[in-house]
Order: sequence, then structure tokens, then C-alpha cells
Amino acid sequence: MVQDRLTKDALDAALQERPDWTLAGDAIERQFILRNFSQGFAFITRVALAAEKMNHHPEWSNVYNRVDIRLSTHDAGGLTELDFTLARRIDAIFDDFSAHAGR
Ligand SMILES: C[C@H](O)[C@H](O)[C@H]1CNC2=NC(N)=NC(=O)C2=N1
Repeated sequence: MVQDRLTKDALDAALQERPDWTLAGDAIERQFILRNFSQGFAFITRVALAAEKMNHHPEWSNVYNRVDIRLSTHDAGGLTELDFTLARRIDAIFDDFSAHAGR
């Protein structure tokens, strides 16, 4: 399934809906800070499962409790609806971690 790249208007709207993500070239990026390495790795694991279910995979790096994620649709050479669908799921997973940060 090859998705179409978002038009300028659709991209602007999608970015407004995901204010924590930054446009960086032909990708969007967000940095996540977790409580410690263990929480960071658990977060990565949940995101990995969500990404695999979508067959849409992030570029990312992890240093201790920090996880940097970059999303782009390589097959389309830019941003598509898939990137924002995954961004939405990642944000929901992160909110879930934040809500339980005290445990
Ligand atoms: C063959 C396979 O379905 C494709 O390479 C998929 C896998 N995961 C992917 N992930 C991302 N981020 N972009 C893609 O274009 C992409 N394509």
C-alpha cells in the first residue's frame, strides 16, 4: 500500500493536531523523556509493537531515559497520513506512561 504524500494544507492541519511534533525536513520529530532507562525501554517496546502492527516503522534513538523519534514514509519520500496515525498512537502510549509515572 503506497500512501500519497500530504498536501501542504493537509500537512499544516496534521501538524496543528500534533503540536508536540516538529517538522524536520521530510519528517516529524518528537523527544520523549521517561522516568529512567527501564521506563524508556518499556515505552520503546510498546511503540515497536504498535509500529509493527501498522507495518510502519520509526527511526529512533535512545540514551538512558530519552527517546528521540523521527517519522517519515520512506516509500513515499515524505510525510503521509500513516506518520500522523503512528504519531497519534505514540502520543497515547506516552500519555499512558506519564499517567502511571508514580508507580
Ligand atoms: C516492504 C515494507 O512494507 C515497507 O518497506 C514498509 C515498512 N515500514 C515502513 N516504515 C516507514 N516509516 N516507511 C515506509 O515506507 C515503510 N515501508
